Amino acid sequence: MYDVKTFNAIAQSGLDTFTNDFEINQTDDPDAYLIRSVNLLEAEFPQNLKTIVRAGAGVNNVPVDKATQQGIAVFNTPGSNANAVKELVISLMVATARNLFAANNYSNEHTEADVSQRTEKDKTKFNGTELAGKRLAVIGLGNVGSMVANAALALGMKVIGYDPYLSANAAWRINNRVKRVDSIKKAVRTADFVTVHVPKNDGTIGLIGTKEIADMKAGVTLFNYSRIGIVDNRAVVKAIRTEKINHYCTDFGEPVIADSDKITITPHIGGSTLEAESNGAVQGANTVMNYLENGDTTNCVNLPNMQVGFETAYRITVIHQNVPNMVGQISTQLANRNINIENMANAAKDKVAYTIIDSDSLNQNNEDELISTLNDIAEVYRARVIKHQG
Ligand SMILES: NC(=O)c1ccc[n+]([C@@H]2O[C@H](COP(=O)([O-])OP(=O)(O)OC[C@H]3O[C@@H](n4cnc5c(N)ncnc54)[C@H](O)[C@@H]3O)[C@@H](O)[C@H]2O)c1
Ligand SMILES: O=C(O)[C@H](O)COP(=O)(O)O
Repeated sequence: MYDVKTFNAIAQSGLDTFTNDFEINQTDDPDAYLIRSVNLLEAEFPQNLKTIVRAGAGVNNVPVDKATQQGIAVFNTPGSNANAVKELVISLMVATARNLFAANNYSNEHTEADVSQRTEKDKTKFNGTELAGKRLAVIGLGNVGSMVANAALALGMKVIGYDPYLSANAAWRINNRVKRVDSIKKAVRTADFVTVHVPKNDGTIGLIGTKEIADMKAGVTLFNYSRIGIVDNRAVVKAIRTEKINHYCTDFGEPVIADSDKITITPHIGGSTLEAESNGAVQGANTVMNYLENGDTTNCVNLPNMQVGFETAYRITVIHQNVPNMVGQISTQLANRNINIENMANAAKDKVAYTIIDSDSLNQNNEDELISTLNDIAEVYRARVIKHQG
């Protein structure tokens, strides 16, 4: 039996996905965390914890390096909430272009019985613009950015994209009418709308600041539905004062941007739809089960992506440093115990490597001692044995 600890609201459909071999929130030393935005940056991890699965996209709330050092595989569920973010961003583009929030406030303030003459006169205050024919710059063309770009094209916009790290898979999803450029400056300089869809990391904090805003067209509308800090909010406030930015929409409030009718703040609801929460929870539950029961690392953030058919009675998985002679050291320990290897796979991602060894000749007597010896190898972060189900 494996124990999964949940944090935040995990959709019931995800919890229902777990088989009877999994229990939820039953111990203080779980095998897996299934989380959303809970901040684990200062957390101490229990000894038994083998995986942290983020139901959603951003893993900036997880100390990934620390998890790696403790042999904990970190996953997310890419794309599970991308459509929800796309719809929110597109709806806010329409809402800001058509002055919907101000128009709604006006109508709520003028509720007298015969308001029709007055509104016919005042409605010109809320004249808007259409999206068709306008230019949108999308910074980051991954799961969310590609969807926003494609939807904007469908609305008749001209779309310019910037993503220097775009994966081949992600590139396939982008409509070939999205014009790709090689700098933020080229992307934003003619754009009426700029939207940012990148992960938060050391390379993206302050990605859009004073300099990038200076490169934008006067009157631009800017969106940050990625994370707080990727857009420099102080620079935004200054640019709103000079009318360089016409409107700013973000999912991440903080005092410096509060109380401005030129700023729309939503309370981190980009992925908060029934559909997205269910997608993330179901995908997350399957990820937990696949890792704990098979050692699969699809969508793993800190280990190489490996899926190896599991046909033998036992599987040994080893997370270790990506240095020479690791496979040699590991297989020597098996040979010393006369354990035959039926199948073996090894791959690396940056400084971390993952080795999967399948065998039929492990048994209760040699299993614990072998795993303990493998865990004693200085470069090994975690070795574990998985018994074939059924
Ligand atoms: N507001 C919300 O509720 C919500 C919901 C989903 C995602 N997010 C945030 O949005 C981010 C993006 O989500 P996603 O699912 O599209 O992630 P993703 O990993 O699919 O795509 C991110 C893209 O950003 C690109 N990128 C990385 N650094 C870049 C840089 N310096 N300049 C330009 N592009 C860069 C990557 O190459 C990748 O293609 C997440 O990491 C998360 O922080 C927020
Ligand atoms: O990164 C994400 O997936 C989003 O920011 C959604 O976060 P949430 O799961 O806490 O709503």
